[in-house]
Amino acid sequence: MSATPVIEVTALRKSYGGRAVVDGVSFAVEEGEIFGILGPNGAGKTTTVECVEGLRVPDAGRVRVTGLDPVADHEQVARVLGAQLQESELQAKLTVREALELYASFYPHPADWQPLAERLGLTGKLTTRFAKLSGGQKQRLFIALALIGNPRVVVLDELTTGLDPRARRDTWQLIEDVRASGVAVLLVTHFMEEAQRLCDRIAVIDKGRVAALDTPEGLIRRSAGSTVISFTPSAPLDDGDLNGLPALTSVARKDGRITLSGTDETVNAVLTLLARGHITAHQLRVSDATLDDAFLDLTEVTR
Ligand SMILES: Nc1ncnc2c1ncn2[C@@H]1O[C@H](COP(=O)(O)OP(=O)(O)OP(=O)(O)O)[C@@H](O)[C@H]1O
Repeated sequence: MSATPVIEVTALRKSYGGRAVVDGVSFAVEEGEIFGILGPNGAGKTTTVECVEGLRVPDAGRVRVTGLDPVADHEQVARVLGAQLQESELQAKLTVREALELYASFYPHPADWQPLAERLGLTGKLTTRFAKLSGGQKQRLFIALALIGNPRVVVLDELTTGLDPRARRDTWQLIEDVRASGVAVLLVTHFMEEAQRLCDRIAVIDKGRVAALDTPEGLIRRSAGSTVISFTPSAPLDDGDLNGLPALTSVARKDGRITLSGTDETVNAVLTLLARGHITAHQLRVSDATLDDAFLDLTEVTR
């Protein structure tokens, strides 16, 4: 990791009509990492990344992209930061080849678009008009256009929304390839599985503030329990015994079934408890907590 982060956001604030939608957000994206921004609808994610892209002017705080101010140094920032286009920004009649050539012409030192198109599986689509591309092909073209200026960092906002599971997985692979080529990625997403699989670190944003910033594993460890065990006991189990289990974070009973969350220590202790009482655990299931559990813990679900 380099000493200077590729993106540095410090105490960022932005209000609309007197309402703070970004309220003191700070984070840094290091060279070569995939950094995720995760949060419920309206949390302020897009506003934050638009400030990074220089599309919005912050009310307060500091944003730097490779040490440059995205508003004051907009042109220089545009050369190091690749942003994903919105669908409406590309003309329906433009072919893939024309789009690649046009966007390459915007940069002083663009990437060679042919190998880029090949890497993104677009070679067979060069003469196809934008409007005729599938959702997955459009997304691949957007990634190509974001990379065409040879950026040091790309910002991808909800890139896989609307894609089928296979196209989504293909896109994940592409994003991993982008990182492997040394480009940092700032990824805004709603998908927990996507964030868990791709991101090196994640900032969970809720109501304009950073609720947590950690690796996916770190976020999961912070959530209610990192392991969940559920079973239907062959004989009644005492509440007192269950509540005394080590590292227990929650107990739920439903239709004779017991679900406990805690750590591996909790699991071992409950198995010992069952063995000691000669109780059989029917349909025993042990699973790791996921980023979903952590997300629900970290953000307010009622809004
Ligand atoms: N130009 C604007 N004028 C007024 N309010 C705005 C403007 N842009 C965004 N907002 C409001 O600011 C809040 C944050 O919006 P933002 O798009 O940053 O959230 P988000 O986390 O990206 O949400 P989503 O996941 O739904 O895309 C929302 O309540 C939104 O309605």
